[in-house]
Order: sequence, then structure tokens, then C-alpha cells
Amino acid sequence: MKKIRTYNNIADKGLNQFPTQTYQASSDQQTPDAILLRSHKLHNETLPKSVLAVARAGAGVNNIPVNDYTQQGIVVFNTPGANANAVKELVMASLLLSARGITQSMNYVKSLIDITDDNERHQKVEAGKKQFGGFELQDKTLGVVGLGAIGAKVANMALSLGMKVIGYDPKLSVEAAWQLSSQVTKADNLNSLLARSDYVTLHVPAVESTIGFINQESLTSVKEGATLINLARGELVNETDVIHALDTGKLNAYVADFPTANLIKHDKAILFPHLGASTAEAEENCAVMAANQLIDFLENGNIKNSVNFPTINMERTQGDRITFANDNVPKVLGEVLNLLADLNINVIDLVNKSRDDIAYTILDIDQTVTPELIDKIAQVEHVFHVRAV
Ligand SMILES: NC(=O)c1ccc[n+]([C@@H]2O[C@H](COP(=O)([O-])OP(=O)(O)OC[C@H]3O[C@@H](n4cnc5c(N)ncnc54)[C@H](O)[C@@H]3O)[C@@H](O)[C@H]2O)c1
Ligand SMILES: O=C(O)CC[C@@H](O)C(=O)O
Repeated sequence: MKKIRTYNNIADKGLNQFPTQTYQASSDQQTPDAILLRSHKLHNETLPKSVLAVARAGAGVNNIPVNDYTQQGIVVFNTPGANANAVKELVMASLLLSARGITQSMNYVKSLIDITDDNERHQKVEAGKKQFGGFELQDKTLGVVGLGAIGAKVANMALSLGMKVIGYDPKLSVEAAWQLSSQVTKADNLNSLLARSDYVTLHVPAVESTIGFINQESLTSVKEGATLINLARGELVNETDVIHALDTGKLNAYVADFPTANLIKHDKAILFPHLGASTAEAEENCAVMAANQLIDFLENGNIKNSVNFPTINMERTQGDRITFANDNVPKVLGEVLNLLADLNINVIDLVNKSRDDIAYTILDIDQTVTPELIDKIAQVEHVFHVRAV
């Protein structure tokens, strides 16, 4: 029986991917083979030694100490693109909420609750609406920072709203570039995008180079009265500097998915409770993708959509399977193959892939894998994880 420890609310459709005859998936598993989670922070937790993999049902993995896990041979997965449409639609709402004073005007209407006279209400409605006059999005410029799964969808959506779109992504993958309309103008750097955009939306991961990258310095480039939308991660902005920009009018509004005490107090902050991926569809997409990636890894050793291990796949045909991970240095695979040859074990099939400092191998052999054989491979220099699959 394989065991999956869950954190957060994982969609049933995802949990149902685990066959009940062979898997137990619940929040109280003490010796799990894998972890399935959403935003729960793992930084201050010690994982049981039994854990082989951690799957994030979502995009961002900044709640997971990926580097530590890599050293322990724990494979970390995410679910690229599975919630991108949900976030894109909340960006569309963010644009409209900030352009049209929608929340403030709705609050105004609610304040008329005690008026019973239809004429009086009508007069208040007509007189009050001038406070909430807004702007149209058409012909305005949206700057999209990060053109991955979400950013590309946002850029294309904004074009269909009649906006001009500028994008900035110095690490744009070929796959992501294919998703992007040719009408998106490329900015050479962040400041050039900020200087030309009426609305700026952030769609980058929270990593060393992006944490706090919206700060006093970058905000000086921002167009006077622009709106900043941040449904990516709170850590991307220096909160004090953003609040100062709101106070001085440099920023017209800050729309964010990450409320803090200071932002909640601010009239120009429009805040959601980390709602970007909270649609039934996105939650199911993420949970199903994460569960299936875990199943394929636990049952076959295959790796798809990992953020720390190479992508690797070998179909199962015959024989017993071993997988091992090692430091990406010469001769390790050769030594393992020599060891097998010395034991008169024939290799039926083999795939070896590497990523940065890690190499990972799937081997099918013509004999039963014994604990002794696993021990012998584990003793080969630079091998740090071996498993009979
Ligand atoms: N609010 C939510 O619920 C929610 C939901 C999904 C994702 N997110 C956040 O959004 C982020 C992006 O998600 P995604 O699915 O588009 O990820 P993605 O990996 O598909 O795209 C991220 C893009 O950012 C680019 N990038 C990296 N550093 C950059 C930099 N310094 N400047 C410009 N571009 C840079 C990458 O090249 C990549 O194309 C996630 O990491 C996560 O933090 C939030
Ligand atoms: O699980 C969620 O609700 C949020 C997920 C989101 O932050 C992500 O990075 O994909």
C-alpha cells in the first residue's frame, strides 16, 4: 500500500486518481511515500525519511525548501499551466475593478440600504455616480512581467480587450513564446516596460532575482497614475515602497492577492484572499495533474514536471526496475553497470538524464531486485538515492 500525506484542501477528483486498493491518501499519514499539497509551508517541517516526492498542486513552489529536498533525493513536482486560466480571469477582473471603481460604487449602493423612497434613491444613485467615473481599458497599455503560462494568457486576453500589450521576460522558454501573440511588444528591460504601461501585472515566481524587485527604485520608472496588479506573490513588492507610491499618486491602485495589515488599511489597495487559483476547474486540474505525476513516479520512476529533477520516461515492458539519483559527475553510470555485469545481471533497458547537478537513471534488469543489490548500488560513490520500483 502506498501512502500520500495531503495538506490543504485537495480537490476530490485529484484524490480519486489514487486507486483505493493500492493507495491511502489523507492528512494523517505518518510514513508517507509522498506529499501532496497546495500553499502549506514546508520550510519549518522535518519530513519523515519515507518521503520520496512532494507534489505542489499549483505553480509556485516557494512554500517548499526545494534545494534541501534535492540534496535528500526528494523529487519536487508542480503543475505548470493547470491554474493559468483561473488567474488570467482574475487579472481581467482586477483590470476592471481598478478602472471603474466597482467595489467603491457597490459599497455606495449598499449605503443606500435604508432609503425606502424610490425617487430619493434614484436621485442619490444619479448624483452619487460621478464619484466613481472610470476609464476604459481599450487603447490603454498593459505591461506583463513574466510571459509564462499565466502571463501569455493574460497578454493575449488584454489584446482581445483592445489594449496594447508590452511583455518582459528575460528567460522566456520557446514553448511559452509559441503561446504568445505576435502583437505583444517586447520590452528590453523592466524599467522600459514600467515607463510605458498604464497597468502592470506581475506573473513571475518569487525567487532571489524577483523578491522585492518592485521597489522604490523600479517604481520611479512607473508611469504617473498607473495601476499595479500582483496576483503572483506578495514578496515580489517592497510593501513600504508600494504604499508610498499609492500615497503620492504615483500608483493609482494596487490590486493584490496577498493582503497584509498595512495594505488592508489602504483605500487604494484592492485585495483578494489568495483567490487566483480558487476555481473548481483550476483546483481539479492541479490536483489531477499532481496526483498522476506522483503515481507515475511512485509506480514507474518516471518524472514529469519536476522543478528539481530531469524529465525522464521509460515505458514498462519486462524485467524489474531500479531507479537511482547521483551527483552529475562522470563514470557513475559506468560503475553501476559494471557492478551489475559483475553480478551477471543483464540490463534490458536504460534511460539516463541530467539536470544541473543531478543525474537520474531508470534501469530495467532481467532479475529480481533484491535489498542487497539496492545496497550495493547505494554504495557506489556519488549515488545518493536508489529505489526498487
Ligand atoms: N494567486 C494565485 O493563486 C497564483 C496561481 C498561480 C500562480 N501564481 C504565481 O504566479 C507565478 C507564475 O505562474 P506561471 O504559471 O505563469 O509560471 P511559469 O513558470 O509558467 O511562468 C513564469 C515566467 O516568469 C518568467 N520570469 C522569471 N523570472 C523573471 C524576471 N525576473 N522577469 C520577468 N520574467 C521572469 C519565466 O521565464 C517564466 O516565463 C507562480 O510562480 C506563482 O507564484 C499565483
Ligand atoms: O492553491 C492555491 O490556492 C494557490 C496556488 C497558487 O498560489 C500557485 O502558485 O499555483
